Amino acid sequence: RDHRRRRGLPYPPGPFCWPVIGNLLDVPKLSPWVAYADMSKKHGDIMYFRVFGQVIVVLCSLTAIKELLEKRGDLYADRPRVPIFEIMEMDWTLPLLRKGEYWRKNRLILDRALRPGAVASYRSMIEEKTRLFLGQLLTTPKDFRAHIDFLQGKIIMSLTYGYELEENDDILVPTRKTGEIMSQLAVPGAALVNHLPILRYTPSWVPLFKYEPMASICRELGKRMINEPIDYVKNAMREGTAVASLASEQLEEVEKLSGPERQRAEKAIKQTLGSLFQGARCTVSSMSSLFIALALYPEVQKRAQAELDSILSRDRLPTFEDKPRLPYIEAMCKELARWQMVTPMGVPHASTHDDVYRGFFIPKGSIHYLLFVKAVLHNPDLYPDPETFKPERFLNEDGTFRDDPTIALAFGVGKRICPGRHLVEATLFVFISSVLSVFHVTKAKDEYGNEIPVKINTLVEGQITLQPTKFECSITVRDKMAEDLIKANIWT
Ligand code: HEM
Repeated sequence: RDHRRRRGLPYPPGPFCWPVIGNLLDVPKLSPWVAYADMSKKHGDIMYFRVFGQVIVVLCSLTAIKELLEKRGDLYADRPRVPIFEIMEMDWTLPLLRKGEYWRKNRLILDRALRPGAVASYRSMIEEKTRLFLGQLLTTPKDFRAHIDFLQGKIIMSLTYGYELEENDDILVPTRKTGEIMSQLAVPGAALVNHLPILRYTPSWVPLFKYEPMASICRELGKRMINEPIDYVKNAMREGTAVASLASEQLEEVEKLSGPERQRAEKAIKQTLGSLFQGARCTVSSMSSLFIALALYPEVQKRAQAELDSILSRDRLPTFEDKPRLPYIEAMCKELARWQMVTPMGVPHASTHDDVYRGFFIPKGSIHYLLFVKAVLHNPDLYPDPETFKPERFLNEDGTFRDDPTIALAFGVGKRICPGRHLVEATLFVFISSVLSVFHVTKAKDEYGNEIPVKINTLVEGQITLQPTKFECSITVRDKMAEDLIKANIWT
């Protein structure tokens, strides 16, 4: 039957498939992108795997990714069914939503809210929160990772709910906990029920496949994660204290509806906006990687600071408006996205129909991984010396900024491309230029005065999105002038 469906066409090449388990043992849980990149040297840029009944197609070249996921975008805009998330009742989050009317409508809300024009109106808020971050860095530089986390939380909560996040705020506890559990379970092979959905019906006395206790915790957290911030906005609207936000804007529209239509619309808003925080966590990863780059590449830091000083004359902090005159900083933003990818395998897409590509049969429902980091953004033909952080790649000979559309792949591709990418562009530009205009970053030293090495690629393993693991660096204010500038600019 399978042969008839394929009309005799072969599947893409891949390693030998064992009966029943297929390639279960070929797909490692840890750093799967490294293993896939190795295998692609033998099998080519489009590879086929089968784990139990599930087909996985791994795309390793820019051409294959563009031709399938972009040119035939509609066919590949679905997400794979992930039974563990259905059990946890977390399959409503936007990045996981299956293609369909519900996803389309919710996606439209975000595309409008995060389009370049709308992001322009958030710039002063981003600058304000970033200046607060500079103040925190001045007081407790060793806690820079916690400060980054707080900064990102403040930006997203302000933009989404008009909520002023405080340090150690409980409102984000459910979101953070569900995020941690979900990212660990999303990787191929992490939860067997994802490959054998029948296991979800395993009786509770079978210890190995007991998913229910964890699922019930997640169900509870998931409800709190979407309800608590919206309840805050509704209360503030009732009391007339609401600050304009995506939530208040959307809720005002909902108030014009009634009955089940109103309930449906409100649920969609809660779920769509509730999805934003976890998506936005990727920015934390890029911000943290900046400090690795600065500690490892002092010459980059020097050149960036010279550019900033020549424009700002050291008597003010940068704003987004300075971007056209800071090409090296803009190039650093691009290089950061390329050098330390946040999602080395992209976020998996799924196909809604059978397809044929280069004479290979790709069955409906197959899952598609996009191997960016090793295959495209670290391809030495495209980016010579790819492991080195070199912003100059994105400069023309005359020092002007040279855009490279390929870098947009760091945000995915086709219909599911990251809706937050314009916000990231604004946030990272303000972040990098602000940090460098007043701070100096070097390797940390141990008690004997020896430099502590900073290792790159030491990323938390086994997750779809990566965060750099714990690392130390020394962050010092450049001089008294910089210190005064920070203190004078903390908006309270
Ligand atoms: C450095 C920062 C970020 C990176 C690298 C990143 C990367 C990505 C990638 C690779 C995808 C999957 C695209 C695909 O399926 O082809 C994605 C989806 C998504 N991102 Fe981001 N992202 C970042 C920041 C953000 C921010 C700031 C937000 C929200 C404010 C956000 C919200 C989302 C959402 C909601 C989706 C799901 C879209 C859908 O499935 O239709 N992301 N992101």
